[in-house]
Amino acid sequence: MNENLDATGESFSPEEFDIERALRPLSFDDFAGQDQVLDNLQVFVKAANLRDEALDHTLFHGPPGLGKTTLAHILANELNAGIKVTSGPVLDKPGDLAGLLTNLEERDVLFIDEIHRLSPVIEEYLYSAMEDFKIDIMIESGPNARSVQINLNPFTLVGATTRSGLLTAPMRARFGISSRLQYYTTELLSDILQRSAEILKVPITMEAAIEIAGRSRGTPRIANALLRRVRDFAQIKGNGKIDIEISKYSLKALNVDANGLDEMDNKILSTIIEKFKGGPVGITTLSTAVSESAETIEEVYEPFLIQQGFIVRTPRGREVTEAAYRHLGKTKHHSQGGLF
Ligand SMILES: Nc1ncnc2c1ncn2[C@@H]1O[C@H](COP(=O)(O)OP(=O)(O)OP(=O)(O)O)[C@@H](O)[C@H]1O
Ligand SMILES: [Mg+2]
Repeated sequence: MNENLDATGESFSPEEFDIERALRPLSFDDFAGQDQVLDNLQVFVKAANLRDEALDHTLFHGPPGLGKTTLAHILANELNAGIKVTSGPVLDKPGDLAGLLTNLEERDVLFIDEIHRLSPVIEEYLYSAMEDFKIDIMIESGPNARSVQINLNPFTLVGATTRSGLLTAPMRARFGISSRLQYYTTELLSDILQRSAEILKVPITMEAAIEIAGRSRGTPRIANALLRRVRDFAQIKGNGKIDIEISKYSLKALNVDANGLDEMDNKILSTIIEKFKGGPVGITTLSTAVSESAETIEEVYEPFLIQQGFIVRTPRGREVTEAAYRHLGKTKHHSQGGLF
């Protein structure tokens, strides 16, 4: 599972994992932002509760750290149901999946993280479970082996993926609800930071919250991770309070980019500028140049760079904007046509 990883893929220590848990919203009311997604989910959950039915299968997709896992847990809480958690790469034997499925109580949530990484065999097996709440299992072995059909309790499959483009069409079609999570605004992230600071019992000024929020790549997980680090600086180098001075000092010490861009974001921008004269460059060519898969660039990095106005998509490929040159402190060399 990737729950104890931060956005850059670094592992958390056990203490930090506990903090991560404490900061995770547990109900719709604690969850900031994603208004449209949340408004709809609240209606669907209320209706399912009223009819005492399982919620329709739900898919969350979008970049890392925006709240997919959090929402899966919130759904189970709001449905007053249990939750079983697994992930695509972990589920490799049909027997394991059958065990999980047959242990689900009525209206429980089965959360499958990284659902785009299910093996085809498992995926096939899930189809009938999702559609008819039935599975076939093999009993006995050798000459007596035969398959019997088992009825499952009605349940809700909640899938999460950062790579919705890799989901197969039949899988996608089996989700009645599908929500894409968006990057958070600085205002929302600063609200989230203030809530987190309260839980961590560290005083924070509004100005400091906004400063940290603005450098968090639109991502609550990064905001919370930065808050923990700034809290350390405040305790050791400051007076324990998080104000604007200690925030700026810490963010500088942490080498956090002024716009919250991470290493790969910057690599993508500088590669387009240096190797492709600012673009346009096709996604496959770019992918080779930065050694990252085209899907990951399209689904994880590019949406933020576009939202922040550093990249535009044109019919001929990706182009960086003036803002990208400014951000990297480079100047644009205009092509010198008309010399001959
Ligand atoms: N809307 C929100 N309000 C407050 N905190 C949030 C919100 N969304 C996410 N968080 C915080 O950010 C952390 C990361 O969220 P979460 O683990 O749900 O992301 P994810 O989308 O599942 O990421 P990944 O794709 O890497 O699995 C959570 O532990 C939670 O503390
Ligand atoms: Mg997750």
